[in-house]
Amino acid sequence: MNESILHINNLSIGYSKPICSNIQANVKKGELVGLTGKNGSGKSTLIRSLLGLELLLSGEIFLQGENLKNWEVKKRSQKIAAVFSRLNQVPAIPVFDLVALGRLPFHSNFSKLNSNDKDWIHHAIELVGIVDLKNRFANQLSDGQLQMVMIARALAQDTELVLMDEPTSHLDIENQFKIFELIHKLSEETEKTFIVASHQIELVLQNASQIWWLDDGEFHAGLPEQIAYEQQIFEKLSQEKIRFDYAMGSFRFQHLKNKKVNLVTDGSDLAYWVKHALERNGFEVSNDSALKVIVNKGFVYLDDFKLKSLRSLIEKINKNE
Ligand SMILES: Nc1ncnc2c1ncn2[C@@H]1O[C@H](COP(=O)(O)OP(=O)(O)OP(=O)(O)O)[C@@H](O)[C@H]1O
Repeated sequence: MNESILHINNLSIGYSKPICSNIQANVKKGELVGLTGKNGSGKSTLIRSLLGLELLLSGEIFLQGENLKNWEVKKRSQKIAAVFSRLNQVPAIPVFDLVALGRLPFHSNFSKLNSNDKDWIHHAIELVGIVDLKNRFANQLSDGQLQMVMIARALAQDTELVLMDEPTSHLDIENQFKIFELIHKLSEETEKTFIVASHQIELVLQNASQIWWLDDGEFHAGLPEQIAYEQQIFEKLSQEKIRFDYAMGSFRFQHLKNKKVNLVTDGSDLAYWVKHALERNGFEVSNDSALKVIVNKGFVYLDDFKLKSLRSLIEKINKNE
């Protein structure tokens, strides 16, 4: 994974005025780049600029050492595939045919799908795990199912570079993880390079080899942990009432906590949910409270009183407090 595939030199992107300038980046073959930033920071504009769909305000983009501005549309589509989150109307064609559109850049005539094309289409359908959808009509799929089909179409295109703009936005948690796992695996095993714009910051940080963070017109690139730490990503994404909890590893609402309780936990799943219920009801979990809740072997106690349910815990503890 040492060969450079993409080089961006002093790029400025935007419309009548720049949204982000001084973009300087280098991507090696087989990397998974996570592109993230707040709403309106310019992620889609950058993806569209890389695809040649927006004029560059200044700077250059080199793919495999060649300046993209010299490439015709056909060559671009043989080298770069894209998946977008905005699902427009799709035609009433079978899923297989929609995935087959990924092979179009390699043919002047769509009827000439050869066995290599068909292999790629089947392979992409299997990789994404949508074999059961292959004979369904694309216009009759759910948004999530259609999103998986569009990812398969991009993989069928078999390009060196795949750009994805919020590819998991319509997917349930299982499929969100599945897609990130898949692109992570493909980037490692096939040396395809992925640039994935996403708001799913934890998934991005866990899977990307490099982060591009767009922040208030500035571009930062680097190792996920380094960018998260140095650019204080979680602090910048936090707000007054929503903060990142480093112990929990997720963003949490900051409910007003004006009461304290001492929670003695056994570290079980139940203990997690008891803490959740207490915090949601305005309790701060603290050792210096005389009010003691104990979780032990699947049961919850208020001091030595065994409770029937979490509801009875909340009712009783509110009375005791
Ligand atoms: N065609 C356009 N013409 C003019 N301005 C545009 C155009 N498309 C987007 N913008 C503006 O450019 C800025 C960046 O938009 P962009 O869609 O790239 O952000 P984003 O980071 O992808 O946002 P989100 O996370 O909400 O999808 C926004 O202020 C947006 O209003």
